[in-house]
Formats: sequence, structure tokens, C-alpha cells
Amino acid sequence: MDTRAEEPDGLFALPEGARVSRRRRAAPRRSQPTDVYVPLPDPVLEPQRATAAAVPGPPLSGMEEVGTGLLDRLDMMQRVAASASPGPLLISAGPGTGKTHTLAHRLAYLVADLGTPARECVAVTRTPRAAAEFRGLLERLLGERAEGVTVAPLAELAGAEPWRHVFADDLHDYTAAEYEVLCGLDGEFVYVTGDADQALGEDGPGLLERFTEGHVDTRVVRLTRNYRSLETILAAASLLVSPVGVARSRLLQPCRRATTGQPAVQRYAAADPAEEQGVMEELIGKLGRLGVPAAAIGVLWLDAARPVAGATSLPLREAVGREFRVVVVPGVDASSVPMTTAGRRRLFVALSRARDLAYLTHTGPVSPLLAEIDTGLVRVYGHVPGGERQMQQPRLL
Ligand SMILES: Nc1ncnc2c1ncn2[C@@H]1O[C@H](COP(=O)(O)OP(=O)(O)OP(=O)(O)O)[C@@H](O)[C@H]1O
Repeated sequence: MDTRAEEPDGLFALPEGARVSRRRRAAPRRSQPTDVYVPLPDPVLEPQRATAAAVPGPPLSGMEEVGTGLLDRLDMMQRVAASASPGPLLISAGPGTGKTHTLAHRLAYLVADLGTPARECVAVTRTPRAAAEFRGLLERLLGERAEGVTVAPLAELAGAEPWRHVFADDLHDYTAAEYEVLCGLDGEFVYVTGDADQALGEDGPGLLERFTEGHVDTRVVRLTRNYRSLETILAAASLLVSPVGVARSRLLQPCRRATTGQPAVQRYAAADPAEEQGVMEELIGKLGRLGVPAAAIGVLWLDAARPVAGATSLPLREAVGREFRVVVVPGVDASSVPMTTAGRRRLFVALSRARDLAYLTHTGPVSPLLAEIDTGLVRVYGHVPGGERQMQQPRLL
């Protein structure tokens, strides 16, 4: 990074509304005599995402006869997973590719199309919230028949009667001890999903491998189409994790392209924590006035979560498996997000929760990981030190 103090020059095109501020040296980062202050623009929202039916998918030629219509809205590989022949199944795929969606369809397919009694099925989740969401998916697919299926967090299931069909989502989020409990459920058929690159705990990355080693005839299905995030968010998230990606040959194809022209990933460099909080509150207020409900705005904390009015505020760890229209990640400083595998996975998980907009804010020097993302993918606002001026230059993607 060029750390020389320079005045803005002709190479640096200031966005509309930008001001040059001569700031006092407050923090180490402020060693530049001149910061460029670029206010965060008002959020511009993408039109609400397309319905499943409207998302163009690969042709399903040769697969029309699978099921009785229940699987019609799945893409080809999702259908392969949902209708796979009996036996252990691992859906190993990146964020937003529909692992949860497909697992629910598999369960519904077994019950509705293959006549499996609902009471023989148990869906294991990580949290009560995930259980409620999974049950909602099943109810939409199975109607009243969903009532017969047990859907519960792992902790509530230990020691219960064995089920014949065990469905477990997000295996990467388990600890080794929890995995043992899951194995203890002793289902005849086990179907799991996971993404080693999203593991926030130590044990997670190895558990997918452990599953395939423990079930030698496991069918592994990979899903590649991301239905959640705008293309630029997905590109930024993927760049972060690619150097340490466990799923090396992973392919993540975006289904959603931005239409508003607004950069989907925005970083705000605040002068101090009070400004960081103020900017976040102002942003959330604007989003609220645009009609975005608190449930669709996720403030994901890398450390202890603090309450935030108008948004869903939670520690990153609890955001695994969830999605939000807008994600805000405070504290993306070099000290909290170092250039480590764990740091990469944390930002990967955080960014990949976002559908339309992702905001990364910080007060001290920004995490060095962000230097790896093409500057055309992340626009920088706030107090931009002189050495980061090039970040403001428009880039062709
Ligand atoms: N075939 C599809 N067509 C349209 N939308 C889909 C399709 N499959 C999944 N989706 C949507 O994509 C989003 C992501 O799906 P889901 O949460 O199941 O992904 P996931 O792989 O479990 O993600 P994560 O790993 O982040 O938990 C959801 O909003 C879901 O409704």
C-alpha cells in the first residue's frame, strides 16, 4: 500500500458529495495528514428477488418423470439430490445453493412420492429457530402430513427412539461431540448437508470427510447455483475463502445480477466507535423507511452482539444457515479479522448471508483480507486515508 501523504490528484475521481477533510491525528491509521471523506450513499434496493419459478435454470431434459411435481422447482442437481436412491447422502455445496431447501424436498419426496411414513423421519437442526424454519418448509411441501415428521434441535433428540430416516442440515456447524450424538440417533438412512468452508468451529471442516468415511457408500451431490446473493457479493465472498477453500474445485454460479448500479459490498471506515455506530443506525433507519423490516437486516457481530434497533442483531456464529436482504458487519478491523483461515471463513460466512447489500464497517486499520478483494467489488466510504485512494477508482469488472 502506498503510504505517502498526497493531495488528491487527477487520477482520483471523487464520487459526488465527497469532501476532502484535514483531520487531526487521532488514531494510528490517521497518520495521513489528509483523509478523504466520502459519505456513505443512501441505500438503493434491488427489486425483490425472483420467485423460484422465474429463476432460469438448466434444462431438465430426461428428468421430467422424477416425482409427481414436488421437485419441479428444483434445479437439476438439486433434483438429483432430492430423488437419490436410498442410502447415505451428502449434499456438499457452498452457501445459498439450496442445501436446506433441497434437504427439505428430499424429505417431502420420500413421504409424498415414495410413501415413507412421516413418523419414520427426523430432521435435526442446530437451533430451535432453524427447526421452526425447516418445519415451515415442510409444511409448504407436505401440508398436514408434515405434522408427523419430528423436527428438533439435536439437544432435544438424544436418547429418543431411533428413526429410520435422519436428515441433518449444516454438518459443518457441529462439534465432534455433537456429531457423535447425531450418529447415536442410529438412523438406517442418513442424509446430511454441509460446506467445510463455512465451518466456524474447529471440528466442522473434518466432519464431512468423517461422514463419508463412516458411510462408505455415501452418494455425494454438489450444488453449484447460488440463488441468494447478488453476483458481486458472491464474488467478494468467494475471493476471501478461495486461498484456503476446502472445496477446491468448488464452482459457485450466481443466479442474481445487480440492476441498480449500486456497489453491493460497501465498506465504511469510521473515525471512532461512536461514528461507526451512528453510521450503522442511520443506515438502518434509511432501510426501514424504504420498507425493509428488521427481520431482513442482519447485523452480524464478530465479537459479542449488541442490540441494534430496527435490525436483527446476532453473533456471526448464530447466523450460520441464515439469510438477510441486507447484512451489516461491524468491527472488520485488522485486529479482529486477521489474515488467517478462521478469519477468512468468518468473513465468507458473513458476506454470504447477504442477498442484496453488504456493509463492512471498521474503526482501526481494516482487515488485511479486504485488500485481497478486487477494489471494483468493494467500494470504500468514510474516512479514506490517502494510501487507499486508489480504492475509489472505478474498475471494470
Ligand atoms: N431452485 C431454486 N430456485 C429458486 N430459489 C432457490 C432454489 N433453491 C434454493 N433457493 C433459494 O435460495 C436461498 C438459499 O437456499 P438455502 O438456504 O437452502 O441454501 P443453503 O445452501 O442451505 O445456504 P447456506 O449454506 O448459506 O445455509 C433460499 O432463499 C432458497 O429459497
